[in-house]
Amino acid sequence: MPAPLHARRAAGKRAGTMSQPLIIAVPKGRILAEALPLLAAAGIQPEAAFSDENSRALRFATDDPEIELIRVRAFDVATFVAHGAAQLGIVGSDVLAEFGYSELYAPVDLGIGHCRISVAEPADMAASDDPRGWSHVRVATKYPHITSAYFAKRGVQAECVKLNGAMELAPTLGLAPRIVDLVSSGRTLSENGLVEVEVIAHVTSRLVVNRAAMKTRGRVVPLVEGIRRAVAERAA
Ligand SMILES: Nc1ncnc2c1ncn2[C@@H]1O[C@H](COP(=O)(O)OP(=O)(O)OP(=O)(O)O)[C@@H](O)[C@H]1O
Ligand SMILES: O=P(O)(O)OC[C@H]1O[C@H](OP(=O)(O)OP(=O)(O)O)[C@H](O)[C@@H]1O
Repeated sequence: MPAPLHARRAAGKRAGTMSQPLIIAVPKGRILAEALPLLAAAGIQPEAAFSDENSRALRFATDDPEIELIRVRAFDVATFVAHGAAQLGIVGSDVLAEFGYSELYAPVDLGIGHCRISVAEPADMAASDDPRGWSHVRVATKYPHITSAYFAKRGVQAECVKLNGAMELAPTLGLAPRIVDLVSSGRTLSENGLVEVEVIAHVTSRLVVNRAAMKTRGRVVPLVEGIRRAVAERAA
């Protein structure tokens, strides 16, 4: 088994043989399984430890000595790349819209992680509710910025209760009568007695790049083009 990456990097640094790698931030959750074949098609194959469920490492070598992967929470991918801690990343357009980082450039729609961000409420409430009559709403959500901006555009004041998951519990427990959350099959909503009343935006995952790194790191543009080609070839 090879030595852990941090030990190899330290040895390379001492010997003066290791340059600064390009770092790609990938999300831990559901997008990962769809993203890995795209990275592989673009020639980026992580070391075995990346798929080892027992590994607690967060930073991994790939078969390209100049490229490493870090595995972080979906919401943190945007932050790592925007601050230049990673040069590229894979992230949902929901996260991009929530943060609105100007340092991020999103050149490729990867066509994975399809879902939508929607307003939902209890089915019995929806039966007699008219969204056109709303002037103030209280909403439980992981997306307070998207929610406030969406309602502000319609002249509706949104009071957001920030949660990090299980938004669907909020209406029945009296935390907020409505939620804004991601919907894909609709199963989570229906199993919790909720219905989708408005779609705010459709979501897919994007390749994101730190704007400064795009100009200063020579490998970034060819990498972006390699991933763009992998997406086009998969679609063909
Ligand atoms: N049901 C879904 N169907 C398709 N894509 C989804 C779905 N839910 C989330 N996504 C996409 O996957 C991204 C990551 O979601 P995921 O549920 O894996 O992480 P999370 O639970 O939000 O993250 P964490 O566990 O780090 O808080 C979202 O930002 C969105 O772009
Ligand atoms: O319409 P569906 O296909 O049921 O998918 C929607 C669910 O998927 C996401 O949650 P996730 O499973 O990622 O769990 P989370 O609450 O930890 O984010 C989202 O927050 C919904 O709860």
